[in-house]
Amino acid sequence: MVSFFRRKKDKGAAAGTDGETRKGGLDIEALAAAFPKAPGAPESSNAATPDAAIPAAGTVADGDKPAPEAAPPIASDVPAHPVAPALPAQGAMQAPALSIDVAAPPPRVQEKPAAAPGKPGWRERLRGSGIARGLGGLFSRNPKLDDDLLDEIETALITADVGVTATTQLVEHLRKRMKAREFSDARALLVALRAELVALLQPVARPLVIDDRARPFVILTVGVNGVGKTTTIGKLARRYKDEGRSLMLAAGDTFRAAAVAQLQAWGERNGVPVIAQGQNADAASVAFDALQAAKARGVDVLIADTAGRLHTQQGLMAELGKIKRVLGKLDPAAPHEVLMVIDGTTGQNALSQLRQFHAAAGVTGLVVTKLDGSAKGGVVFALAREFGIPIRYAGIGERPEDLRVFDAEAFVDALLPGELGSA
Ligand SMILES: Nc1nc2c(ncn2[C@@H]2O[C@H](COP(=O)(O)OP(=O)(O)OP(=O)(O)O)[C@@H](O)[C@H]2O)c(=O)[nH]1
Repeated sequence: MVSFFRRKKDKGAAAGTDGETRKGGLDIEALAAAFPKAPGAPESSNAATPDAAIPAAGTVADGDKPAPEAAPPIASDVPAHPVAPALPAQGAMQAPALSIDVAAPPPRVQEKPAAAPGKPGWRERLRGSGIARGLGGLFSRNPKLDDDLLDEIETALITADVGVTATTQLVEHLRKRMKAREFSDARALLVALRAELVALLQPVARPLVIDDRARPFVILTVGVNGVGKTTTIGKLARRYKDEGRSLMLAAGDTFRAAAVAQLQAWGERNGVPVIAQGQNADAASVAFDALQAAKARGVDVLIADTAGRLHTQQGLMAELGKIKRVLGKLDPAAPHEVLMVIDGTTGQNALSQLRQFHAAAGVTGLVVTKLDGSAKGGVVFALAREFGIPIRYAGIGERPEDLRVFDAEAFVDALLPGELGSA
């Protein structure tokens, strides 16, 4: 980092290369036509399931579970920005009548489709990202292998939200190797950069494994407002349905009326039952009802939505603990996955969001959305390095099939110039 600023001052020249990069947004529909839909994903590793960390704000007192695994050590230099308006406090209000949309879930199918490589389309969707533009422009100029090139890489990575510490470590490591004459040219350095970026992400590229012994396997989705939780639930439901699993959804975002309607509409279109109690119902009560109904029906997967909330709103964050404890009363292992949805365009603030949600709800997996379009892309590296929490899926568009199992190599290759030949 020191070197970065020093060299910037010395040179007085801007290192950004946007002027030479590909321009314009993506025509999603054209891309959709050009690339095949990803079917089911490989599922090879286990999801940890830490429990809630903080006392509930609500009235459910028993059923508390052991303390969660401690959050990994994390840096504290991230400013917290308000992301959304406050929600009203939810008390122990009388739950409205339970409604269940849609007829019985589809029958369980034994044969599941082949796992998806998840690679087609990554590059096309991610080419507008900050890293792709920064590094793409840089290497398209056939740069010389020298300190200036490393400085420009450093600029591109920091600008793309990779984070100062991660970027500095990475670049200084490359610099050492360059001085040791490990690289014959700039392309060799690019190959090394790719390897380093993949190595950063590989440990967190752990797909979500649906444990068939859990019936249902309960996924609780959490996150701040507008990050794409409800959309992601629709995408996940489509994916699991395509895999032959029976599903139920819990409309736990009882704050935003449109969220319940959004989920119900999705359920109707796809023949997936949705448990809802309407706006302002107690979210924990919706989750409880849904789990009861899902157990009674022998459903494979229950996905519970929750209202978006600011990570700085302690009362609302505590409500997540309450939802977890209520679920735990019906199944001590539930929720089996606390899936936090993070908006990839959020930048470094995503780190403080995850820190708070992890403390409140024991996040076990991440979905990073909106990596298509204007996302800088780098926050994925920052999240991986700071927390080590598995990144289950990447949202690379708004269509149901635009949720990919997170693949470290596909992601990095999509960000780097295509001439590497590995994309
Ligand atoms: N481009 C793009 N847009 C996305 C993606 N995922 C979600 N969106 C869009 O993001 C917007 C917000 O999505 P929602 O699913 O309503 O977000 P939410 O987190 O449920 O919102 P709250 O209920 O307010 O907390 C919608 O316009 C979605 O279409 C993605 O991967 N890429």
